[in-house]
Amino acid sequence: MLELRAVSVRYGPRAVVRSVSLDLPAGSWLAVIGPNGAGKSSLLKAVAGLVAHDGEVLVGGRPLGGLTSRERARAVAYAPQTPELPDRLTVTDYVLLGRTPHLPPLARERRSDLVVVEQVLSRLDLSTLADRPLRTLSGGERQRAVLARVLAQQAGLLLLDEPTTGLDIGHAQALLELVDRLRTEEGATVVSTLHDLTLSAQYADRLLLLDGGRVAAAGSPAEVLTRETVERHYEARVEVLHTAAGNVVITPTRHPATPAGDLR
Ligand SMILES: Nc1ncnc2c1ncn2[C@@H]1O[C@H](COP(=O)(O)OP(=O)(O)OP(=O)(O)O)[C@@H](O)[C@H]1O
Repeated sequence: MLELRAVSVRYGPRAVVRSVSLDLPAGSWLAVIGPNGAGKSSLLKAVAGLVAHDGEVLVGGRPLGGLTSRERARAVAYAPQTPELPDRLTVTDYVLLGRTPHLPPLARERRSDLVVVEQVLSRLDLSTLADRPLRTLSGGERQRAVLARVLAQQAGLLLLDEPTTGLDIGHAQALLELVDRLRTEEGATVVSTLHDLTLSAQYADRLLLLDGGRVAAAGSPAEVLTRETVERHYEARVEVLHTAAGNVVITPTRHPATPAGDLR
């Protein structure tokens, strides 16, 4: 579904993504992880066609560079980490923008487009906010509106840059469950960046760990999220726990542990 061949991104003389290659089957979920500044967002932007890159990006076997912007928007939907929103639009009108690649040029939205938007708003718990201008939303509500626009686009490949930033644990979970449903029921392929390693392990079936723009590790969550790998690349102290339900939990640890009540 998504193939990267030696993709590199540079800003001026500085390479921030260095020769990343991968092959992602349709219906899988890849979480790109790594410390701050590792190149995660830049890699997503390269796949979205938003920054110049070396190497090749193929979606469904077709080089992305060879698609028209309309074809590209039907194939790939991208949610940036810090989107700039047209603040005066209502939530519904903003999410309707996601339908643009499906409309004939200059045509107005059809009943079917409104139905898609209503469904997405309902799934993201945004129906009661449908008529509100974007500028009146809270941070978490804005984040969900951005996701709603991306989902309304109904592209086969979803690129989500830190989709749970600013969301409380319940809304984060609901959003990731929804994305996962799109993946399992409709065959969408997902590439997301996620700082929360525990959530990455729960939702993604593959992880790509970037450090200094290079692939430091790749594979299943259990293969990548070892204590040694996380500690080395994040310069952190962690413990990797395995719950009875089979979840991997990455938790920070303190050494030496400071006893509670001994904080003088
Ligand atoms: N437009 C730009 N011009 C110059 N340098 C940039 C630009 N965008 C990003 N960078 C630099 O490229 C490097 C990688 O940035 P990127 O945003 O891809 O990292 P990231 O892994 O997503 O980081 P974070 O976890 O902090 O969001 C950083 O050092 C950043 O300062």
